[in-house]
Parts: sequence; structure tokens; C-alpha cells
Amino acid sequence: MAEQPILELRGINKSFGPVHVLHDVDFAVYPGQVTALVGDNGAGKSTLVKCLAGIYHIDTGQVFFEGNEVHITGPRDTAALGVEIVYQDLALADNLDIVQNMFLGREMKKGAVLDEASMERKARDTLASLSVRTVKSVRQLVSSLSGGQRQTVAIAKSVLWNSKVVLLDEPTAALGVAQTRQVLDLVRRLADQGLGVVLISHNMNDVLEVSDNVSALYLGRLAATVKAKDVNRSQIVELITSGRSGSIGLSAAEATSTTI
Ligand SMILES: Nc1ncnc2c1ncn2[C@@H]1O[C@H](COP(=O)(O)OP(=O)(O)OP(=O)(O)O)[C@@H](O)[C@H]1O
Repeated sequence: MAEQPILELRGINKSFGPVHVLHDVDFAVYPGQVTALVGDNGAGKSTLVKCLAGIYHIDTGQVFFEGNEVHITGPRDTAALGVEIVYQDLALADNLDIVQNMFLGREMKKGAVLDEASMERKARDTLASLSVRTVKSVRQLVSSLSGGQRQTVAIAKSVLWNSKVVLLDEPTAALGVAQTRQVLDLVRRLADQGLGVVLISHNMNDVLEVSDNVSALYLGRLAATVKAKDVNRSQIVELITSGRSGSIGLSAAEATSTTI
């Protein structure tokens, strides 16, 4: 692939005491592309994301952002790079409206008072730029939103601050068919706007539908990174469950080095 990754992890190792969870993991995110991060329960997806988020300290390995090595010592470092993470539990406050949620902790002010008009306009513009039309009013309480609308607001919040990379942890878990459709469309639009998008998902249909690349973790090791268009559902399942990519016709190492 000619294009440079916007974010690249190289040789990441992470242990919790005697438990070695991540083994020399390489992972790359490209601008304008969706990269799925897949793996069975316990494969190490959340640990990798938390290392990137600055929640866990990386034992060894390197992180590069826009080609330069960076050192992530805490969540602020990740946010300062323009890397946002939307966790599965969403962390939206039910008792606040959409604008208040989107600006929570980063409120715009005019002098000493909140600049409600500007925040409202920016919230509306951001939703419009993502072609989100399902939300009636940005002054709606989040408690009144459907699961899909909540996910949409959480994703829109993550791109408010000129983010360059967005990681989405199971964004379609627990959503119905129509809501899943809306969220997958939104995931694709983020990439089409030039962001590097990481999709963590157990749903292989979702993965194959919106992803450009698929990185599979198996027992804390990168089994392979493949082009989504080159694989089918059962081949990804094979990577996830056995760590091998035999039916793709490449060894895991070859798949990693030759297809991305
Ligand atoms: N704080 C911790 N202390 C010890 N072991 C941990 C810790 N966090 C995770 N692990 C172990 O690391 C391994 C990877 O867990 P992780 O949560 O990263 O997997 P995952 O791929 O995100 O799984 P899931 O799909 O179930 O969320 C598991 O074996 C888990 O028990």
C-alpha cells in the first residue's frame, strides 16, 4: 500500500503481572479507511485499545502518529493527537441533552458564561456534516434517544474536535437492523471524510460491509492483516479461531506484509 498509516503501532507488548497479554502486535490505521480489529473474547482487542488510549502503559513497542514516534503517557496525550475512542458503554449522560453531552468537559464559553448558541450551532453542524438526520432536536435529552441515535451522538461527539482517528468499540452491539444500518453508514462516512477509523466488532457481516482492512488478533498475537475485499466471512472466522489464514492462501506473516 502506497499510503502511509496515520497511526501505527509496532511490536506492542503488554503484560499484567505474569500474564503476557499482547505479544509483538503491529497494527496500522490509514486515513480514509476503516480498519476492523477482530478477535475472539480475550484475544487482546480491549487491551490494545486501552494501551493506545493511555489507560494502560505499554511495556515495549512503538507508536507512530503521522510518521513521528509519539509517547502516550495518559488519555490526554491520545486526545491531543486527535485520536478519539468511543467505548461500547457510550458514557453519555442520560439527564443531559445532546449539546450538553457533546460538549461535556469541553464547554465553549463567552467570558465566564457558557456559549450555548455556539455550542448548539456546532453540534447541529457536526451532525449535519455526518448526514445524521434521525435526531429531531439537539436539545433533546439523551434519555429520549434510541440506541442507534445514542451511538450516533457518541460518534458525532468524537469528531467534534477535528479528530483524525476514531476507534469504535462494538458500535452496533445491541442495535436492531435499521439502527445498525444507520451506524454502519455513519462509520463509512467518517472514513470517506478522511478520518482513520478503527472498528472493533464481533459481527463479521458488519466488518465485511464497511471495512477496507481487517486485523485479526489471536491469543494476543496479530494473526494477520488482510484486505477485506480479499476475504470472506469464513476466512476471517478461521483467522479468529485458529490464528491461521491457510484458506486465504497466505501464511499469516505473508498476509500481513503483502496485502496492506
Ligand atoms: N487488568 C488485567 N489483568 C490481568 N489480565 C487481564 C487484564 N485485562 C485483560 N486481561 C487479560 O488479557 C486478555 C485479553 O483481554 P481483552 O479484554 O483485551 O480481550 P478482548 O479481545 O477485548 O476480549 P472481548 O472481546 O471479550 O472484549 C484476557 O485473557 C484477559 O483475561
